[in-house]
Amino acid sequence: MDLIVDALSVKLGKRIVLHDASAHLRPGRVTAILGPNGAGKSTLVKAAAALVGRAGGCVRLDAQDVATMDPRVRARAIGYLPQDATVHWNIVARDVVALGRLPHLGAHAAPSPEDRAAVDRAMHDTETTHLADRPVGELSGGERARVLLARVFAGEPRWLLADEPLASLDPAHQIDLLARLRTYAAGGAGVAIVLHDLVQAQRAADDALLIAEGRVVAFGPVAEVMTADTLARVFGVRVAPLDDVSGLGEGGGTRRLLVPVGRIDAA
Ligand SMILES: Nc1ncnc2c1ncn2[C@@H]1O[C@H](COP(=O)(O)OP(=O)(O)OP(=O)(O)O)[C@@H](O)[C@H]1O
Repeated sequence: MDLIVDALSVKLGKRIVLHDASAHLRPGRVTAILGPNGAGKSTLVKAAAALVGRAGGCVRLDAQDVATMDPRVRARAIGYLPQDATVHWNIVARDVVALGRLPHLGAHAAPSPEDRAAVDRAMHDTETTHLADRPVGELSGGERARVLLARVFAGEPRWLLADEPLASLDPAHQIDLLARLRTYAAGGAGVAIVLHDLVQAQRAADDALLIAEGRVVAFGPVAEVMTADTLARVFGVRVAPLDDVSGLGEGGGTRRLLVPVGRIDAA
């Protein structure tokens, strides 16, 4: 199931904040959505989850416009993790994760063993099992972020859209999550994540979608899109090469990453 952003424009307040954006995202791959603050990344992801209206164009899952899909069908197809990790009810973590199964339940139906197993799996995969009985209001920011991630994983969506999922995670959990997202994509789902960390994006993503000032400036395989010139143009940063010898490169070899080391105008 491809996720197709087709000439999408979005107006928020009085301003068009996304102009004529197009990209054809494929399942089985991790796409990093990158760009400076205010570029329109969250807006694009929200439009893909049908959470904001649009001024033109559309987002489709194969041939189906996400805006006109049955909401339950859409919720099974698209899992969305917002940037803001607020939970408004002080319920225990396991109940938050179980909310991810709602699109799979029949009206008034109790969770099935399959639903419970999906919740268990999601909590195991996000290392939140030990938090199951804790009220979410008592959790640390990073713990709560992992519980909210577990909620999205529990829904087993065909497309997982996450807005800055690394933001409050410690380095070990960032690495775990990126590995988990890669595994999720390898299982046939689509994964699109908004990231600010250019190095993690190069490590974890297959494709990069670069947005600046509300426009798509580049989209394609990471190595082709995330060049020193493009990063300089889009982010205004100088980069230095770093050889990643962890064996995660093509064929288990070394991979050259570009690390931001300074601002262009401060050279
Ligand atoms: N509700 C709103 N009303 C008006 N303008 C908005 C609204 N929400 C966002 N914007 C504006 O739309 C633009 C794009 O915002 P968006 O949140 O998509 O950016 P972003 O690329 O995700 O940024 P960041 O990296 O800072 O999270 C920004 O200029 C922002 O100020």
